[in-house]
Amino acid sequence: MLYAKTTPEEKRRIFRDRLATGELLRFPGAFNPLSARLIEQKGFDGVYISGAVLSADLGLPDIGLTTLTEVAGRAKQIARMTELPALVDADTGFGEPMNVARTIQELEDAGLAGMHIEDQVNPKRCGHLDGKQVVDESTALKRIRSAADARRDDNFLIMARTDIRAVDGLDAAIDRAKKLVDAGADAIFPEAMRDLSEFEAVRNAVDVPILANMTEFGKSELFTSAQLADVGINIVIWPVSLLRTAMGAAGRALDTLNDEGSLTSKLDEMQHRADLYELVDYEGYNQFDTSVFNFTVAR
Ligand SMILES: C[C@](O)(C(=O)O)[C@H](CC(=O)O)C(=O)O
Ligand SMILES: [Mg+2]
Repeated sequence: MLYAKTTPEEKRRIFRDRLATGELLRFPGAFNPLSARLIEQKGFDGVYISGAVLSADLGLPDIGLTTLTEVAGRAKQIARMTELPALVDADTGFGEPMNVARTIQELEDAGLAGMHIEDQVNPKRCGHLDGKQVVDESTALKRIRSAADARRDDNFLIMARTDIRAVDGLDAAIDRAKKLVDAGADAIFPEAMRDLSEFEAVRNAVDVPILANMTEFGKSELFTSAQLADVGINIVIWPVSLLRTAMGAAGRALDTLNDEGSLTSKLDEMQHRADLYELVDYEGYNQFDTSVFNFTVAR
């Protein structure tokens, strides 16, 4: 109801404890606050808040057009709706290293459990596209150092993403991952790994949790959770998958509406009114006013 009962500090503490077990935690991407509730209801470990989704939601390409205020605001709306920890994509940190420091504090205040900052230049692009460029080592490390210096809750997860694999190869990615950890990164997101052995190589090179990005139509093969757990991955995200699924279904529904003049043939594919009401806990609002939920919804 209304929002999560678990405080952000508590979510971060629980998240850190779970990460320390070494098991694989599954974080599907929520495309809005309601879908975060669904992710929780279906038994996942956390919620990912994707920059690609946030920008697509506004009808924008994922090239760093969204602002810190927009990202922190939307991430807060999503994070507060679930008891699960939420990890947000902070792109390149929204400016210079000093801006990164401010970004961290805003995201802490927004109730996130952690975030990742990448080493791409601006304008950034999806990590699974060609033609990426990365910043030099000193700038990449400064971003992470200022993030680590700025945080007030030690359990707020600072994850460093490196996009260097696509530019300079796997050895460069391993080298950068090690240096990012030395600079204060609590976890590493090696972007656009080609195969499982590459994930494994990064895994073995550093002693912090590793994230695998299972985004569709990109450079990485879509491995199963079991395959990723086998090579020691700690967090897996499916950042844009629910948005892609919902938009695919919405497009097909509009085609049906054009072809058939009604959506009767699509009812089975829709979230039922009763399931929606359960997800937003309609019934719970009776604790304030018993006239709120005094009806039944036929299935
Ligand atoms: C993870 C990612 O940064 C995101 O914004 O969700 C994207 C996902 C995508 O564009 O498919 C990425 O750069 O991989
Ligand atoms: Mg992104």
